[in-house]
Amino acid sequence: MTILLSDPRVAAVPVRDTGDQPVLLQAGLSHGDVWVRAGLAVRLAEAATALPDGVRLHVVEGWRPAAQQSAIITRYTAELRRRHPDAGDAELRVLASRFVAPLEVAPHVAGAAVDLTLVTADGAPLDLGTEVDATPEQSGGRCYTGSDLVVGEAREHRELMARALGGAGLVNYPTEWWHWSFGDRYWALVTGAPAALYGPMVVERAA
Ligand SMILES: C[C@@H](N)C(=O)N[C@H](C)C(=O)O
Repeated sequence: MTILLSDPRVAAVPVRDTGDQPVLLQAGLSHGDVWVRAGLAVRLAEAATALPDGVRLHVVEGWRPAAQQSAIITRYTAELRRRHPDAGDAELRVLASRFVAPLEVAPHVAGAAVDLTLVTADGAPLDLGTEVDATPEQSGGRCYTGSDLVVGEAREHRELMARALGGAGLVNYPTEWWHWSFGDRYWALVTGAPAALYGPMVVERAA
């Protein structure tokens, strides 16, 4: 059964931050500045080597400031409130967590998660079944990693991605095929680690 990020078991995982520093991902993995914890960067580099020739990882987003996480929560929760006018706050929090993590457990805010897809050697996107960041509503549920509606090449690409990233020690969030993490509370719960390795972090950006 899918464990959502709003599940109290996620917040109950202790954090023993290793102090692992934020690093910029190497240019071959992303465009623009993408910050992640060093331990995640190493594992992404390892996953990249497990892909066949002509297929590359393309990281769209890594570390995210807390204010940005809050803004996404506010925006998506407002949309859900319009769609489900009778839902209470607790129900909306659970529904929202299919697409965005509650702030207190947010893996991106810890520099412990990436949103990523697969591209060809030339950078052309491969079919993964939906756009990165398609909500459950926008995608008709196809954003769920295991969706039965995603077949053929898109299914094969999701499986390829899972072998490479899972083999390097990352875990997927099952409601978003593009979201993979290492060292956060969700990762610890799913892998059985006694504690998360990474709590929230701040990146001092160069001017
Ligand atoms: C908003 C979406 N791109 C995302 O990052 N979702 C995950 C679950 C998160 O908020 O950590």
